[in-house]
Amino acid sequence: MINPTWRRVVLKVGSALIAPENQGCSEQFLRPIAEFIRQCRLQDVEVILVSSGSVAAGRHHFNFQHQRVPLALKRAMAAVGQSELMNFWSRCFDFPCAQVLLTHGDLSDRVRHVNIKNTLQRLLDHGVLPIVNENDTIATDEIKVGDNDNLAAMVATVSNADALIICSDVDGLYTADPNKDPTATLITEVDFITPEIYALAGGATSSVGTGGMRTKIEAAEKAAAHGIDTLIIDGHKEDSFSSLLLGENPGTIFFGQETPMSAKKHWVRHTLRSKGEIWVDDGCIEALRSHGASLLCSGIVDITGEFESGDAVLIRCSNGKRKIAKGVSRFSASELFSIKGQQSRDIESCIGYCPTGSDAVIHRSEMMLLERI
Ligand SMILES: Nc1ncnc2c1ncn2[C@@H]1O[C@H](COP(=O)(O)OP(=O)(O)O)[C@@H](O)[C@H]1O
Ligand SMILES: N[C@@H](CCC(=O)OP(=O)(O)O)C(=O)O
Repeated sequence: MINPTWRRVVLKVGSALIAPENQGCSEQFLRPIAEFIRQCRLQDVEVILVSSGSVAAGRHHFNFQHQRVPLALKRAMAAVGQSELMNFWSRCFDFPCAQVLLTHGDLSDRVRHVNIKNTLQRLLDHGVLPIVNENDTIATDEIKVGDNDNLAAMVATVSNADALIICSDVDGLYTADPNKDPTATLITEVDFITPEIYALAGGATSSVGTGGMRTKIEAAEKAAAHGIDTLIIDGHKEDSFSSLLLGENPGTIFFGQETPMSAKKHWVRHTLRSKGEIWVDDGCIEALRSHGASLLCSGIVDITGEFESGDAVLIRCSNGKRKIAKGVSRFSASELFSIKGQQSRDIESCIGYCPTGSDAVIHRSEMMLLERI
């Protein structure tokens, strides 16, 4: 394996490999991928498969010719396609496979998050191959992840994987979309994901893909913050898999950070969605940025959105233009309206109580400074 210390990998396979023609699952690309999974397991590398393609695999059962499929029909396509997908993968292996269907709602709920972690661990302990997809049949905009690159990064994080391997229809990250710019060249290694790296990415070009290169970079950023390496490879080419097994890099590798964020901070930063915003003054920004302070009510100038205690929120500067931090608010939006700009000692007289332990609106241990979200 490219990195011999990897003991657990999450392998993400895009729709273009599963059902390239929208005509059900195709063996063409899946057999070499299945063989790679077998080889990994023989080398004592545990694999979790994140398989896209339920909609693409189910589509041929519906007489619908337009390119844009209404959401209700997509859910129905996913329902039939998902069982075809599982049947297909199960037939590739002589060990058991388990279907794990998730939504963002599951990953952002603390109890379900732990259940997912424990279930994946149990499946791997018993030699079962977990096959994960978004639960497209019931997903709504509010609860879905929306693309399987980000879902795979969340699965890699929750399962403490060493690497995330994204099998796409392109070798890796190019200097521009190679389907549009023939002069684009492959970038083989990325140490840090910066705005310049994001600027290289375009959207999906295949008729079945969802996120294009941008969601792959987002996934790599999530994984890197947890110390996980991400590789993007061309899953059409058998050579990609043989190179990986020989220890070579056939695509683009994004290196995981050497000092990963704590699991709690990672969950807040990369899994929880912000339900609202807290706008703060310059003195408060200085305290957060330079002195590692918690957010106190005295620095708050405004609040937007409806959120409850325990929800994630963004902290912005007083004109709303800069994102300063993200964290978990210990007060609801309506409580914050009553205590904004006040001294901490006045909290109790304003809202009738003060949470025990700390007067912080957002405690430092549950806050991350942001350069980019
Ligand atoms: N800078 C880039 N480098 C490589 N591919 C890019 C870039 N920008 C956009 N793309 C497009 O992203 C596509 C892969 O994403 P997508 O179609 O969503 O595939 P998948 O089904 O594998 O997720 C490529 O086929 C390519 O056209
Ligand atoms: N969950 C969806 C796939 C979503 C997705 O991200 O697709 P892709 O860009 O092909 O990885 C499905 O199974 O059809």
